[in-house]
Amino acid sequence: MSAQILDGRAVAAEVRSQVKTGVEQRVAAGRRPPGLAVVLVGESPASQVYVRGKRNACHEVGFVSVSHDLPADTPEAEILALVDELNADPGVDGILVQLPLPDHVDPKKVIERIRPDKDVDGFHPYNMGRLAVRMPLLCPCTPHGVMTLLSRTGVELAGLDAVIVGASNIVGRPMALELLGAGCTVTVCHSRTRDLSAHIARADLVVAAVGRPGLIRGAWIKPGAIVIDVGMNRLDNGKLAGDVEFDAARERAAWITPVPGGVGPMTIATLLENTLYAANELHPD
Ligand SMILES: NC(=O)C1=CN([C@@H]2O[C@H](COP(=O)(O)OP(=O)(O)OC[C@H]3O[C@@H](n4cnc5c(N)ncnc54)[C@H](OP(=O)(O)O)[C@@H]3O)[C@@H](O)[C@H]2O)C=CC1
Ligand SMILES: Nc1nc(=O)c2c([nH]1)NC[C@@H]1CN(c3ccc(C(=O)N[C@@H](CCC(=O)O)C(=O)O)cc3)C=[N+]21
Ligand SMILES: [Mg+2]
Repeated sequence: MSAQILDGRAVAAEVRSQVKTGVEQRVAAGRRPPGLAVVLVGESPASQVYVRGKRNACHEVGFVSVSHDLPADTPEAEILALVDELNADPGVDGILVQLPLPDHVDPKKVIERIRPDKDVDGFHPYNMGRLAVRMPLLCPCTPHGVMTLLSRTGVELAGLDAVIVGASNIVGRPMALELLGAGCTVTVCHSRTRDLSAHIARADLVVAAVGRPGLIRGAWIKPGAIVIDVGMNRLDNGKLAGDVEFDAARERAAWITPVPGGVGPMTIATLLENTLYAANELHPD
């Protein structure tokens, strides 16, 4: 029996339509539409695709989208000064600085400069700390978007053995905290994990977030498992692939996300949710 597809495009469209309604309610009540500032440093084509997607989504839901495209050699001090300006701008509810930044810029410094109540990426140590101590405020978009997708399976998460592959600050680590919060027993695998296949073989839920096409073999997947593929890899033939061997995994999983069309759209939809939440709950003007 082959897996049911977790259709990220469809769920993301539902989320965007909810956000759009929320914006319409705000405007009908005489309040300004939420503002999202997107800062892009350099000309990386991948970042330009994601940033264009974010800007289009803002337009679709009625946000004011403020763009700042800076040349790759922009000094770190100038980027920090721009963040200070956006922090102080009452029309800006969310600030997103597209990663990765050029090598001469310290991302930790830039992220920490963003006002936590405008940190709609949820990367700021304050927001990560709030998630860690079960007082979530603004949560990282990709892991939180995965939680929204998981809710569509109808599967009770509490008690599941969840195995996350990848331990980055923006996906793996906050993903572990989200799944712990949902009552899963969580294992986090990384580059030094021994016998990855043994961990995967006992997982009721697999979240792959490494950036290595074909890393997760389909044959490893436990029959009936849920497979979430966060991986986003551009193959030599120009096609996008995840970290999971999709066709083989699909034969064994009960649910699986496709790449593209799975987690990616959910990341953007969740960014919009975070921005509306910041406008409504954190910026009372
Ligand atoms: N769909 C979406 O919205 C998003 C997709 N992505 C995609 O997710 C993937 C991961 O990105 P990101 O979270 O930034 O990860 P990073 O590239 O920052 O880190 C990769 C992680 O994978 C671990 N790792 C590397 N090799 C192995 C291995 N052989 N076995 C197990 N773990 C391994 C690393 O371990 P260690 O910590 O020991 O180095 C590290 O924790 C990428 O493909 C990225 O494009 C990312 C963000 C959003
Ligand atoms: N400050 C910051 N915040 C981020 O959230 C952030 C970031 N920097 N840097 C890069 C990663 C990556 N990321 C993606 C978002 C959407 C898709 C997405 O929509 N992908 C589509 C395909 C898009 C395409 O066709 O290339 C899909 O999976 O269906 C992918 C990847 C957000 N990131
Ligand atoms: Mg990373």
